[in-house]
Amino acid sequence: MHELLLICGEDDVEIVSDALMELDALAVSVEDADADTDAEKALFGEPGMPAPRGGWQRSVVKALFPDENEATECATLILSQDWAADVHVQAIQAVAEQDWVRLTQSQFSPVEITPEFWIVPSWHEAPAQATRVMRLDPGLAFGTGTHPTTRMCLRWIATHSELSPGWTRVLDYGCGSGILAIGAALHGAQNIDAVDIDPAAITASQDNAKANQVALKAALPDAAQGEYPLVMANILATPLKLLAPLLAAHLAPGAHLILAGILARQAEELKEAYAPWLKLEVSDEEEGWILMTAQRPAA
Ligand SMILES: C[S@@+](CC[C@H](N)C(=O)[O-])C[C@H]1O[C@@H](n2cnc3c(N)ncnc32)[C@H](O)[C@@H]1O
Repeated sequence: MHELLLICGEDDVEIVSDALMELDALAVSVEDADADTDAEKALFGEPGMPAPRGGWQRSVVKALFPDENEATECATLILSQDWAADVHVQAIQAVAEQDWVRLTQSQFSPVEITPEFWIVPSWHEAPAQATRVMRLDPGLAFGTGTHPTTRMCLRWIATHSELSPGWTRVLDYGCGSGILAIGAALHGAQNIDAVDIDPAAITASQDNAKANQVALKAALPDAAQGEYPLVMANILATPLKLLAPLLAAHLAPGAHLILAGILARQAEELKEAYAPWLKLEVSDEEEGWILMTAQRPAA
């Protein structure tokens, strides 16, 4: 693979990027051309706030091509455009496979769950205000913290951490990447069973737990045994309805049940499905998804 590096001003970034994609670049990314120099200026503002400006004063637009010829032809074509007077070629260079990975990684940013609790890819610095950090990289199994259903479950854990001394056993049913199990562990839960029907999820959960230096047992669903003070399942409404007797049977007296993967319009169906055991309530909502929770009465 070869990479074409073009330098351009803030006003040209968009047109250059679009042109590179039109000319069949495999990927296009934009970086600060003045990074690590005295001229470097921060682009990002406070977390959650819009960037103060749309682009850097001088950007380097990087485009990936299968070989050197294609990169060179593309550079010639771009420089011949009437709008490209201020665009310059910085380099055309071979890229190692590793750089391609880094390019993909740059698409994933830290995810805020609460102002103190963040999900941060391993290649990112944790935000300064984060006092609890889960290290998680996008992998084959679902659950990187970017989906509203996952975020709502994690937010519930983080905002109920005063209950964590009671989380002496936890069941994460449909664990995916293990994100909810690890989130519970980081908030003090112990003896965590993370189960999933997908073997890739079991491996991912084990790897992610190790990376976060927390203990959990990841296995197929049969490994869920007995009663738990906290049961979490972020699957989808239909399997959650079918699983109602099973999940209810795993609740210890006084236990909390946390369900996600449910659309706002499905709330009533879920309430009905769990009514023989529990009174489910909607306790959070994000982008049309709801979090439903219930507590089994103490014995
Ligand atoms: C939406 S993902 C959630 C992953 C993670 N818990 C999260 O919150 O991001 C649902 C996971 O449930 C698993 N799953 C689906 N049906 C299941 C079932 N009947 N029993 C156990 N796991 C199931 C899927 O393989 C998938 O990993």
